[in-house]
Amino acid sequence: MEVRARAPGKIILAGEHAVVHGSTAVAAAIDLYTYVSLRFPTPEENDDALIFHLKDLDLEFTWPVGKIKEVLPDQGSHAASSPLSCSFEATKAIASLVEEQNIPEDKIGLVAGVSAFLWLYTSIHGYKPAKAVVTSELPLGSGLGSSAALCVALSAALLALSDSVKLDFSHQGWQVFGDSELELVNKWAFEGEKMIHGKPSGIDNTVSTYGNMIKFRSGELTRIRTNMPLKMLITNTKVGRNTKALVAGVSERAVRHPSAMTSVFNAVDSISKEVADIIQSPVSDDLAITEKEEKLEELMEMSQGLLQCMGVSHASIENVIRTTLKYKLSTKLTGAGGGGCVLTLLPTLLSGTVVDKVIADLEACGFQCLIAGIGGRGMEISFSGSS
Ligand SMILES: Nc1ncnc2c1ncn2[C@@H]1O[C@H](COP(=O)(O)OP(=O)(O)O)[C@@H](O)[C@H]1O
Ligand SMILES: C[C@@](O)(CCOP(=O)(O)O)CC(=O)O
Ligand SMILES: [Mg+2]
Repeated sequence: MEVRARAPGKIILAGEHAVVHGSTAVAAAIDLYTYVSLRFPTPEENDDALIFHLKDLDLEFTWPVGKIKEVLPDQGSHAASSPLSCSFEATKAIASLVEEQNIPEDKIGLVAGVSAFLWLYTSIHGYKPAKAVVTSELPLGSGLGSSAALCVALSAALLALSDSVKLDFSHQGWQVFGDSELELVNKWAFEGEKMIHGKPSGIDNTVSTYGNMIKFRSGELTRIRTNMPLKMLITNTKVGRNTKALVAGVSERAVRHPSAMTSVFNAVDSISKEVADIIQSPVSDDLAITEKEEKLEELMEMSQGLLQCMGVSHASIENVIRTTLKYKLSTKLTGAGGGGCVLTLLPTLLSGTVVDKVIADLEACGFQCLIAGIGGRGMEISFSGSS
């Protein structure tokens, strides 16, 4: 029996970073996914290893289960139904297991993802041999939530083959978990995100688990229902960055300037609430849509200004802003910033010719553009093969 799980990436329309400090944020799932296949060896295969295969990167990591047991002796008896944080000792033990894999220096960012895998796997399945294969349509470390998509897809696949979840194995195609299972996936994924981000807000794993568009504050989500067509151009500056370091940088700034940063976070909170209200209110005609788009554009500009106050913009992001402004289009960074991806609102009445020109200008700067579907499906699983 093999299970396949998929979980989407996301864009943050308003509130990144401030959401870590208790402000409201608005995020939407996008139709780009990370896939995880999980299979236990049959008795005939007589395999006693845990294998983590990153197919797109052509990297495979293998640990004999005996070695994992020796280094992480307390992982055999945990209940999959109660998500647990990785202790200091376990973090050190996992670091030693990852270190022995000699991950190449130019792919050192993967250490965090591999560590999250080891924690989630051993917490849910102990020392059982297995093979997990990962593929992704998302650029890694670019602000589109690849870390959360990985943690959600991993948690979903692991739980699907555990005793904690009851599923219909005969169902053909993708199926959705029930509410309590989704909640469990989301909680485990949050534990994985903690290993990658240090101090995540939980917005990325939540929107990846549940899909759609959400308003999120202090761990609470509210689903946003909308009939407003919302089209965003996503530009990847291709400047690499690391969410953990950027989140830590904002927290350090908040320690240095507590009063000023509290005002910044409060302003972001107001902007996110307004963004959610605009998107949710019903639209009647083109005029109403244009008015809403103009308001959203202004709020995106204000968001970007506040993200700059937090110290997470970048010369490449400013370059995209300048380029799109030539066409009177508004742009803000999305995710942790410092490079990565930015969003440009494409108004409904904007002609296709202009969109093509903007994209050509941006691509001439070496950036990569894409238009993804927004507000779609959350995490899903499918089964194949016989047990
Ligand atoms: N498909 C994947 N395979 C392995 N690791 C991954 C994968 N997707 C994400 N990661 C991990 O997450 C990290 C990127 O997360 P992060 O810096 O939060 O950026 P983002 O979530 O915006 O892509 C990678 O460096 C890696 O450790
Ligand atoms: C900066 C932050 O708000 C979003 C990070 O998103 P990403 O990892 O850059 O895709 C952090 C968080 O909310 O956990
Ligand atoms: Mg991330």
